[in-house]
Amino acid sequence: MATSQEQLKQQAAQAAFDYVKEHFKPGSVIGVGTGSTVNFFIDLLAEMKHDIEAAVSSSEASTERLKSHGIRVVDLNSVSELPLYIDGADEIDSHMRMVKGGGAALTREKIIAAVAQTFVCIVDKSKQVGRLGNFPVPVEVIPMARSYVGRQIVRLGGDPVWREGVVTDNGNWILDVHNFDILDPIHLEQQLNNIVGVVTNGLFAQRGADLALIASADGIQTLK
Ligand SMILES: O=C(CO)[C@H](O)[C@H](O)COP(=O)(O)O
Repeated sequence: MATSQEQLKQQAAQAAFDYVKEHFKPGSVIGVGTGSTVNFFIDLLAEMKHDIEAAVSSSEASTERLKSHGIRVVDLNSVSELPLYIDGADEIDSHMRMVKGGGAALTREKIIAAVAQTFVCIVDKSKQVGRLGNFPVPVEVIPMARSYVGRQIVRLGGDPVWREGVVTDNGNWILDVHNFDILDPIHLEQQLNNIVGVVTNGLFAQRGADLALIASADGIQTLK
């Protein structure tokens, strides 16, 4: 019987949990991302709640789920060191550069990724790509700048679509940018960041993952 995407997400989460059990320093804080793959990971992490000092979380949804398992969630400002961050992605390439933000949590995800010493990305095989950009690149914008940012994105060659009705945890809006021809993800990430009114964009190229655990029907593939 074919392995479903949900089963693969669960297997990626299990691989991350095994990694955490092996590498986590008891008493330290762990970074936890957002999404359905991470939700499986959070449910497993509950087993280790007595070893974990606390978690920092990239969204209100993950915070709620962590707390429901009795895992303490703290403000990133109270944390001076974050050895490990576990999160999913919408696309990942062979250099471990990613598109993220399908769940609208990109800004907090990028902040936690910047602080973390090791970023472990957990995905199922469908997220692995040769070149980033098939999944639309999310861009978080200050609401009053939406139209302006959209026009600037068109000049960069993208087709922005407002994710209408979605408000991020930071009170902002999302433009999903289709049809970017992404030859140089770092350059595009910088160009998007340079547009006034952009809070963050979902290209994680300057700071990619350090390790990727990719679940397929053949087992877990590890990229370092
Ligand atoms: O970036 C994200 C949320 O902003 C998620 O990591 C990404 O969307 C993957 O989600 P899922 O595990 O549900 O496929």
